[in-house]
Amino acid sequence: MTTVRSYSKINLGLHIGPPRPDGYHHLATIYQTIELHDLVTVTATVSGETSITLRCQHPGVPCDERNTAYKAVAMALDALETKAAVEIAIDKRLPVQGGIGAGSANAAAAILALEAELGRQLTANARLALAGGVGSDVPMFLIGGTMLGIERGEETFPLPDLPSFHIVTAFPEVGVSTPQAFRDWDATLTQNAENDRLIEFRRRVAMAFAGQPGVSGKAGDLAEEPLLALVRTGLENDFETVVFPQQPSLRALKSALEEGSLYSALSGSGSSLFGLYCTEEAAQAAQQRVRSLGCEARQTRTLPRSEYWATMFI
Ligand SMILES: C[C@@](CO)(OP(=O)(O)O)[C@H](O)COP(=O)(O)OP(=O)(O)OC[C@H]1O[C@@H](n2ccc(N)nc2=O)[C@H](O)[C@@H]1O
Ligand SMILES: Nc1ncnc2c1ncn2[C@@H]1O[C@H](COP(=O)(O)OP(=O)(O)O)[C@@H](O)[C@H]1O
Repeated sequence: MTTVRSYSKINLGLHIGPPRPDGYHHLATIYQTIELHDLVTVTATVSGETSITLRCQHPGVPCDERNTAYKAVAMALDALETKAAVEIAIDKRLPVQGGIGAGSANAAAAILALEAELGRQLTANARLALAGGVGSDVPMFLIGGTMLGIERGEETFPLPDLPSFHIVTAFPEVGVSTPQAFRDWDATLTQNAENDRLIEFRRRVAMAFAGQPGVSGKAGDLAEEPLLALVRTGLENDFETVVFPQQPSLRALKSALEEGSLYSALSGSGSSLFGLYCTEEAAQAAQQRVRSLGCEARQTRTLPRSEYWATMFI
């Protein structure tokens, strides 16, 4: 039996580009892993026939082949050319359709736990390719820390880790369907310049993380924190444009998170929102403000890559 902490993520800026011929959208985002997690437990025994069973206590999570962890395990067994009896148990602590990638993280955790159970590993290339086949934000959970995501989000590159910040996440009861949010974005747009925005965002990320002057247009900010550099030049999540008008209460939650924060935003396509804070006091105050609006709020922190891997297996 192998149990893995299936950590979640936030998006620090997200730009949506034009639709691709396969129906997905080009995008550019910074992913950041955070400490909040589900637990994924896998038991696997090599067998003459493959059987996969999955248990999860959350009513919104399918327990069949539609489950991301189920899919990932089935695909990994194929890639390993192995048949096995596999039991997966997901202890769901995070919201479903929350924009913090919990379902995607479950898939990555299941692959890693299956490998540990079988004592065999896919090549890094095969593992990343397989993860991208399960979902666009599954591969980032095989890297962890601060990352750039491009193409449809599945091409993920590690960035130098941001320092660990205090975070408050707001979990509204409403869920947001990711495909619907992309369709809504398409419906509101004249898209001529959209690819240019992705390219510009990628360049700003490169400059900010290289610590180069010119990000803010001012000389002398070589040592500036990458996050501050990005915030100063505008760090936006395009999904806010379509999700906030449909769910106006989310705007008030963002305002509640904003005070005293370095940055606050919707995560992914929502409905979760988050704020980043330099001090625990500022985070505590924000948590209280969100709770006073009747919304669940949790205090947590960003998880750098080394800690992500060091604390994953229980
Ligand atoms: C857009 C993000 C940002 O982090 O949203 P969240 O899920 O976190 O909210 C993710 O990349 C989502 O990743 P994931 O949840 O794995 O999405 P997938 O299963 O690959 O795709 C679900 C559906 O979303 C749409 N989709 C997804 C990614 C993309 N770049 N373009 C799209 O158009 C497609 O309609 C696709 O069928
Ligand atoms: N292991 C899983 N955990 C959560 N949701 C899952 C899982 N497998 C499949 N799903 C389905 O995926 C959808 C959203 O997944 P989730 O990762 O929670 O959202 P988001 O990508 O917005 O963070 C839900 O509609 C749910 O039915």
